[in-house]
Amino acid sequence: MKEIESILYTEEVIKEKCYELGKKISEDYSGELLVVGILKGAVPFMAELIKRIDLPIIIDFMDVSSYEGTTTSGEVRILKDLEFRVEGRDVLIVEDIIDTGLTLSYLTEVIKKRGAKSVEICSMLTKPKRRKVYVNAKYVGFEIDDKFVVGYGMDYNEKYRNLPYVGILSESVYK
Ligand SMILES: O=P(O)(O)OC[C@H]1O[C@H](OP(=O)(O)OP(=O)(O)O)[C@H](O)[C@@H]1O
Ligand code: HPA
Repeated sequence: MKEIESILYTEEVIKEKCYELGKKISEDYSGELLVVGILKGAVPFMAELIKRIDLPIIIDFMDVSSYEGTTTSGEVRILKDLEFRVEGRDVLIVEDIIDTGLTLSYLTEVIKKRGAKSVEICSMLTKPKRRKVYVNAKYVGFEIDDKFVVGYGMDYNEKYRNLPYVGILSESVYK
């Protein structure tokens, strides 16, 4: 696709990473785990990851928003809340990407305040150079440079989520 400057991670590589992460997660917990996907970007990654978690799990979703195009407003809004109560549960938040960290630092606090027994993060990607606030992510797939990426759930103005790989979006699309 001409809007994609280069492919960073193919479907095969992402699936292999899900296998590794799922194995670690399965070893780290013993009881039931509440896996919380953050809509919409986390959906393809979460679908792959949960197949590799060998534990009794419950899945739920939250929808928050802060991005328009390639820029964050800095303000996180909850658009859809959880169905389940998190009190006393081990919670694993699943994300596609940690960029400034604002979304996940906000969500982690919200879930901790509601009385979860533990809250950990599993993110497919992280962009450490862009971090504005500290986020403690225990499970991370890949560390990437400061480039706007799309595919495997990630969008630019709602497009490209269905690409079966993670690629760098050409600057000509948004500059
Ligand atoms: O670390 P941050 O700078 O907060 O950025 C990361 C967040 O941005 C994206 O979500 P977005 O709000 O674009 O929603 P989407 O998942 O529906 O694309 C992504 O899925 C993360 O939730
Ligand atoms: O690089 C990105 N791509 C898509 N969505 C995002 N949200 C934060 N950073 C990104």
